[in-house]
Amino acid sequence: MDTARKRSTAAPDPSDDELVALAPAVAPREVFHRFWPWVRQDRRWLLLGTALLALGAASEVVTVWLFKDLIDQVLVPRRFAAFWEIAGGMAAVAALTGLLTFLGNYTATWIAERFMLRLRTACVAHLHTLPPDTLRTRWHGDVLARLTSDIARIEAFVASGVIDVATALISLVFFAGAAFFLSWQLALAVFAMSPVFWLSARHFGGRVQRLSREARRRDGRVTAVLEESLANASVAHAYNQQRREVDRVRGEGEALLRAELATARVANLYPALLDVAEVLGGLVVVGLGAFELSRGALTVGGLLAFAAFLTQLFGPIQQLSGLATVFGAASAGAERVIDLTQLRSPVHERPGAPDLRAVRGELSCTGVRASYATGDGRPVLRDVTLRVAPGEVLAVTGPSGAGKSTLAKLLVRFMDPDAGTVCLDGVDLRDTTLASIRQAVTLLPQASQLFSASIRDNIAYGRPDATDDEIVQAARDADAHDFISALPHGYQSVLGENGLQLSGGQTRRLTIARAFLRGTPVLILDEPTAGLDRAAALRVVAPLRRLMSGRTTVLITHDAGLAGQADAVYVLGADGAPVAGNRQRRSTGCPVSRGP
Ligand SMILES: Nc1ncnc2c1ncn2[C@@H]1O[C@H](COP(=O)(O)OP(=O)(O)OP(=O)(O)O)[C@@H](O)[C@H]1O
Repeated sequence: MDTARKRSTAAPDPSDDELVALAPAVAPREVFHRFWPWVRQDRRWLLLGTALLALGAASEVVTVWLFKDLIDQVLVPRRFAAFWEIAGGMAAVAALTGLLTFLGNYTATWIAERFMLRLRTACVAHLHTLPPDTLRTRWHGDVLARLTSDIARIEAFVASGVIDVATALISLVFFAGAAFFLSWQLALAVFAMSPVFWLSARHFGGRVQRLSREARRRDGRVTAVLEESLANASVAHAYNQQRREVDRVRGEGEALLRAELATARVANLYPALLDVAEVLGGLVVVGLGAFELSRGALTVGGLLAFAAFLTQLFGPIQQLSGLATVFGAASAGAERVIDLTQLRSPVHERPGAPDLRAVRGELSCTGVRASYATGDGRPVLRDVTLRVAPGEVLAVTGPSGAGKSTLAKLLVRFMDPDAGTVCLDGVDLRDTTLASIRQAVTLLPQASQLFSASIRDNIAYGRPDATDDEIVQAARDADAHDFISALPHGYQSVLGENGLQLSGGQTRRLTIARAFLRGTPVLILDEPTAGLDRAAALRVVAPLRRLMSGRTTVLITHDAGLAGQADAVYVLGADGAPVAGNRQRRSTGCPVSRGP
């Protein structure tokens, strides 16, 4: 079955507005709770980063204090003699502040990057526990957006966010303490305004969260459409639809632009209002400060230092209230990452299940019925009973949609039957480990999948420890050695590099070499000649015959010539049931008990 058709059954139609759905809302506290474990192991570094930045803030207080002395002891009395000492002190403290801030910011970046690395790796590890059909329930492009930009937004919340909050709070204490020390009356007047900041931060934070959810969803749609558009570029060219593809990407981009601008309007309005508040606060200080000056309660330097502390105070206040918008965006991103981590495999390994040992390769299905949870609920396969003796080749044929690829998925346990059993050497696949099934069975899927790596590494993918001689032998067995040797860099040629592309037939022979190298006793070949022209298909027949020789093989094919090479043929009807006339292949379930 081709990938595009599979997508249409598993994922929504691209024109559907639900192309990338909104993930369910998650409260910020829940987000923090869920993602803190990835920060926890760096909590000492978190403390260090916060301490460095807090010390940087403390030394800024000292700088302002020295600035006050400069005014009161040098400028106002016009006494130049005191200049050098104070100026020297200010320069030294400025250098120290710079060093502390640099180290603090570097530590914060280090923690942030490690967090993203760990979380992304954990997500990818989880995604790799899912069978391909489950992965296909989300658009690849959207998954990429979740693994990159959404994870970055979570980071800004749970890792950098923690340092920012702690540093801002500590700085607030330092600057506010210094302001109170200079003039508590003036400080009280200014701090009376703080509830206004708090309430408006809450108001703006909530709105930003709502808008960010939409922006995150739109971001996912752009990446999904981009990925699909580039992956299907050849269809677009062949059907002269390049313009439509560009319009599609632009359309999604414009929707993202609108969503981002709506978020930015609210997110940036708040700091703008804060700037106005800052000026108003400054005017209050000057007004009240002039009064304090007139009654001798404050010096000119003291007043200017107070104003400077106030300016410094606005930094952490802006940072703290800006965090409301960071929280909003992070919470929207977190919802989408949590959604990924909640995808569950329909296939479960029984705890304590033993490995398969010394597999002979007897495959059997007994009374198998299978359906897809994502489908219409009707069975795709019914009453499938078959047996393939060790070393035997069974061809499975039937019309398109009969369930042949579904049978292949059952045989490698990408899914389980709703009824009946699938056994290898008499052991129900549900009673052994997934790793040992995959160790014994090689699936050659319909679409040949190669990596952007050297030809050598592509062949050795299933056995990275293989020697060069073994790799060359596998390529020879697959009739691939000659074309590989003719490439300028031979086995070291990197696919995709300098535009290196292989033909469909060459690609197929490379994947056959990969299967040769694995040398498993059981093979599932899903349409191994599909998509090849007659000449290319003929070229893979001989290597395929060599590959199947002595191995239990289920050969799914529409190719009558290829099916003719099998020891037996099993025909599925359009309704997913075996057609009458199949030679009776008796199977009696899974006689080897591996139950608990
Ligand atoms: N992941 C899925 N979710 C829902 N339905 C699916 C899924 N995969 C396949 N189907 C449906 O199951 C049925 C059998 O599909 P399957 O791919 O097994 O057929 P096939 O015989 O291999 O077809 P072809 O010869 O065209 O490759 C089809 O109706 C298909 O739409």
